[in-house]
Amino acid sequence: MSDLANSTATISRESAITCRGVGKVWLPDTPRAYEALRGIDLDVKPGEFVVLLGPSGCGKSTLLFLIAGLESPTEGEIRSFEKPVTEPAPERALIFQQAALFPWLTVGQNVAFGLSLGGVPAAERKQAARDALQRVGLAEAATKRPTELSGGMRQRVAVARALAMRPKVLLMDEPFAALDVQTRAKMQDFLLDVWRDSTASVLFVTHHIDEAVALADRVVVFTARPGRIKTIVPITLPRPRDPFSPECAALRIALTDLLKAEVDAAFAEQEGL
Ligand SMILES: Nc1ncnc2c1ncn2[C@@H]1O[C@H](COP(=O)(O)OP(=O)(O)OP(=O)(O)O)[C@@H](O)[C@H]1O
Repeated sequence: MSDLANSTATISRESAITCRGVGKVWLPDTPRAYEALRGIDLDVKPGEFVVLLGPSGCGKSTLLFLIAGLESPTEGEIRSFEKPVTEPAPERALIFQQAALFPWLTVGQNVAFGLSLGGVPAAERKQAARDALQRVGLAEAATKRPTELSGGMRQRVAVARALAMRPKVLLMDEPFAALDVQTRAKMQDFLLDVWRDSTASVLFVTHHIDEAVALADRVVVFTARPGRIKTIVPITLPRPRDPFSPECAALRIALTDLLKAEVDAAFAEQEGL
């Protein structure tokens, strides 16, 4: 593990998310027990943009689920702003690859849905939904149904739904993976704008090295399963980043080298299953 990764092992009072010795075994104490994650130490600062990069099956989504509070670690501890994470909370919003909107509700109702679960009064919900849709540039779409929108627009609605909850941490699991290359690039710019206007931290899972270089303050590179932190690469280039610049090219090469051995190991294991 790099010095940078090691340096995160001390408790920081500033952390939006703190993981200490986090491990996850799926189906423990059964013949199908499966160790997905081991010994994860990670601090995410308020307002920081952290990308999780690693081979398929190394436990990136598992880590997001644990941080979201949808699953519990089998080892270690996760804290959010010093409080142990024991269940989902509006301050930690999860956004998936597929927008998972309710087709029978309008866009505005979808965005307001989470607030209704929280008991927010109707007028306040409507206003919060309007504000959130404005922020993602879809104010005009409030009365449409999700089926009337493109894939990129649906993902913006999913982001608006998360923003309406005023999260302190946005957990994004390959949110743009299903989109075409041009739409993905637009969505990355859009996300950076939204993130700049909020004070939220972002944890963003991707397979795409170019996406990591475009977005991250730090890239957390995982090993093959069981996922451990191999190294953490800080990116200090100002945004927007020119993907054709020598600096971005050098980062892509470095990250490709770091990932290569892990991807080979993951493939070898999957072939042996
Ligand atoms: N609910 C579950 N029950 C049992 N095993 C699971 C469960 N969820 C994930 N796993 C296993 O844990 C391992 C890690 O999965 P995870 O989805 O976290 O990896 P990932 O790095 O996000 O993969 P990918 O990049 O392919 O999406 C996989 O082998 C997967 O089969």
